[in-house]
Amino acid sequence: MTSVPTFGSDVFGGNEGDFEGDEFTEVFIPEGSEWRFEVPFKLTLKLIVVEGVGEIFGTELPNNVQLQLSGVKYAIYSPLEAGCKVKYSTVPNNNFAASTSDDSEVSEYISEETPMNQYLNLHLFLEQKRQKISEFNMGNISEQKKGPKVLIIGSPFSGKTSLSKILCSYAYKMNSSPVLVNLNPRDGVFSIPGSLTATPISDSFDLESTNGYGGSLTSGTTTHNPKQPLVMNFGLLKPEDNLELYKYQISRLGIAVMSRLEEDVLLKSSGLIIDTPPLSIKDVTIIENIISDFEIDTIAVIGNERLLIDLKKKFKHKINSSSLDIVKVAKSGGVVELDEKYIRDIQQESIREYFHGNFRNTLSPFKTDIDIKDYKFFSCFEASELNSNLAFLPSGDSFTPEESEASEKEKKDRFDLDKYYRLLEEPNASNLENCILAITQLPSRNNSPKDLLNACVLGYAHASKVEDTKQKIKVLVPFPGAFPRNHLIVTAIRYTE
Ligand SMILES: Nc1ncnc2c1ncn2[C@@H]1O[C@H](COP(=O)(O)OP(=O)(O)OP(=O)(O)O)[C@@H](O)[C@H]1O
Repeated sequence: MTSVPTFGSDVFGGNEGDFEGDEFTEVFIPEGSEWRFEVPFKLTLKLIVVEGVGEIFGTELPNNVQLQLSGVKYAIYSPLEAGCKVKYSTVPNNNFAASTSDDSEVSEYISEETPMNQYLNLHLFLEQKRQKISEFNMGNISEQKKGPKVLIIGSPFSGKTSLSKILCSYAYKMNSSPVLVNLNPRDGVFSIPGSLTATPISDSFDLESTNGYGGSLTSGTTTHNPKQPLVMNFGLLKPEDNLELYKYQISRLGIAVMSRLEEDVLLKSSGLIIDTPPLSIKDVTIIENIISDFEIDTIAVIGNERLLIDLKKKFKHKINSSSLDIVKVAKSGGVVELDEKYIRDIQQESIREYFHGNFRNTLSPFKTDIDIKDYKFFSCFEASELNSNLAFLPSGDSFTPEESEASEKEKKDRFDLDKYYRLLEEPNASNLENCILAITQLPSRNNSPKDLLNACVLGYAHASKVEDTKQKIKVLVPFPGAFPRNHLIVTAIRYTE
């Protein structure tokens, strides 16, 4: 059997494109329909496309190669006249480490109603722009243009992430390489939750991995081309947890992405696809910031007429000057409203994958002890803390910590930093254990708090055990080597092994 090297198959051994005697069910998906299915974490769905073409959020599935999916809510779309035949079976998932109280079964149905044609049209509209710009760029070395920079906006659970995957996958199929920007800190895209990332898409997505994206360079050698995302640490799960920090990190990411485009003509001609957290017209300042930071020229609004009209009014001047297109696309009836438990399980699984890999690619993370006294720990400041802190302050008082020895400049810097990060005065088990720590590239000897805001993140570590008596922390990192003596940011993301 020949196989596409990116999925299942011979290279992994024991994963031939058949079920070796297991009971299986066959499904035929007619042209233009999609088979929607949900698999709980406690089960693994083994799936094979037997005949025809099937794609999951734009990623085409190879024929006769087994895929193993767990904890997913997917749809296989059948684009061609011949339809698509799949067969599947389920087995218990022994790799699932999170809570096992989940007692649901696989649910599935076929739907004839899908907006995939509209999504394809949007892709063709963008691809046409890319082709024109690419031709222009080839003939004009000195003055090159950027491809379409698309912002996807919509209500909660409208299918923004799915559309961004579809647009990236279709672009990749046409040999473009757009940069996928994720501004929803709840999802870890080629990184862990709490981060904002930008990743050039140079391969198909790995549908078997948690979240359905795939690994980054920290995952070592993978069957999919490992991605190198630009990562900004936000450290919190919702933009409103600290809007100032969120906007600050978005604009830093914008600068980094724009200069990355300048270095690579393929990326530059391919442009950007930006996935966002749920935004409404009340969030217009965030939308304006994103538009200016990423030079957005196309907004795709998913299934929200009101938002579409409000945005068209707000950005009338840009539409009139032809610097912005706002298009509406339909929401798919297949989009699932996720519950909090599922979201938490996905987050825990993606963190586990960051450190330990998955069934295809097991990693050996590295455990080491660090001395608390050698580090400064800063926690991400949550807006709710500001409200409760202010309630206890006499009016006119500042919430800057008193430090008589600090110079005026340091005080000013600290004041600026306080809106974003706060120094943990007493790092101990109660405020560190089970936290995800962002390892900055800023050495511990650096005393300019402002530098912390602009520091890059080298990677993430997990504080798995804190011993207050010995003043030591057991940390887990994805790669071996000396733990850098740099400032550490304590994110609000928790993980238990
Ligand atoms: N056509 C479909 N069939 C089955 N499941 C789908 C379909 N489209 C999306 N889903 C699933 O529905 C869930 C929500 O979709 P998605 O994440 O794309 O929405 P979103 O608008 O980005 O959500 P959020 O507002 O939380 O960011 C996901 O688990 C996704 O895989």
